[in-house]
Amino acid sequence: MLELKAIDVTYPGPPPFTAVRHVDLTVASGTTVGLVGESGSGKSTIARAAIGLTPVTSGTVTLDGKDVTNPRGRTLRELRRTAQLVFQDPYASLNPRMEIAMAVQEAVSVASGERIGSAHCVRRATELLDRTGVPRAAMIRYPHQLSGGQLQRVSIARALATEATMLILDEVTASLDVSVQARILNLLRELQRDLDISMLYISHDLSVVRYLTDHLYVMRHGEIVEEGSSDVVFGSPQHEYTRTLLAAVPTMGGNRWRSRREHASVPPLSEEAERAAPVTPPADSVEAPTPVPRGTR
Ligand SMILES: Nc1ncnc2c1ncn2[C@@H]1O[C@H](COP(=O)(O)OP(=O)(O)OP(=O)(O)O)[C@@H](O)[C@H]1O
Repeated sequence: MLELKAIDVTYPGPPPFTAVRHVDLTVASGTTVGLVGESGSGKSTIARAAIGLTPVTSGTVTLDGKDVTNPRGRTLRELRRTAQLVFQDPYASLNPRMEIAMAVQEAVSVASGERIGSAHCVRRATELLDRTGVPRAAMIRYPHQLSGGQLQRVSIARALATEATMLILDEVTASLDVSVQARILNLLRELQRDLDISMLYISHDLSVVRYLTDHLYVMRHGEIVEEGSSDVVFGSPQHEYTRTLLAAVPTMGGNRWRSRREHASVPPLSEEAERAAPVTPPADSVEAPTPVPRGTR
């Protein structure tokens, strides 16, 4: 369980700027919690504060009961294992000169202490890439040779390499087209169900958050303005700002994604169903790997 209690984050500046004010936020074990708000409202600051990347000015952050406020040394290493942050731009977090399989082996190696190329690292990296749906052929390619969706799968595989029990996903589908988003969201739901991991899903896209989350926090100008079960917040938003955000959700003849509860008995979309869906872009734009340039390997 991740618990943020009364946290403030002030960036030193100059001039100092308080990006997050008195935020309480809880991600209970095995649940997916959404954090939404407009650009600049403080969502990424919370994501970084939750894993100790950005120090809090006041308040406490606990993970599985351990105080990780401004962590150091061993606590920081443990925290990095338990909680992983996945960003919007997967390319930025991958070494452009390292093959995909090696990039995942590297994460396995850091977590396990085994060397890259060892039987353990090879086996575990392959397992993770298979589990996250990265085609075998892509494993021996370099980051620039993969599509955005495939790269995001690789980032998720690397995050799982540490046996993390908490994933913080910051706008991970924001730059993907709709059908690829659908597949990544389905993957996240499967992982959550199969591995029982907790997730904090950060997005400005309410329709996506609705599809994925049990509980929702709405943020504005550094403060939480509304919180509740996702169904309740979507069904009867109390705060004027939440109503404004909801009114801005594109409907495309109905909400793009059904809510998590409505979806409980619905199996993930098959590739065929995704292709048949009205929002599917033309076949040639569907998560196809970028062709390997001649002579690259
Ligand atoms: N290192 C920093 N130093 C000073 N100010 C910062 C720093 N990082 C973020 N900010 C400011 O803090 C505020 C919150 O930023 P943050 O990135 O947390 O918002 P966000 O809701 O994630 O926005 P977006 O969706 O655009 O990423 C913004 O006004 C931003 O300019």
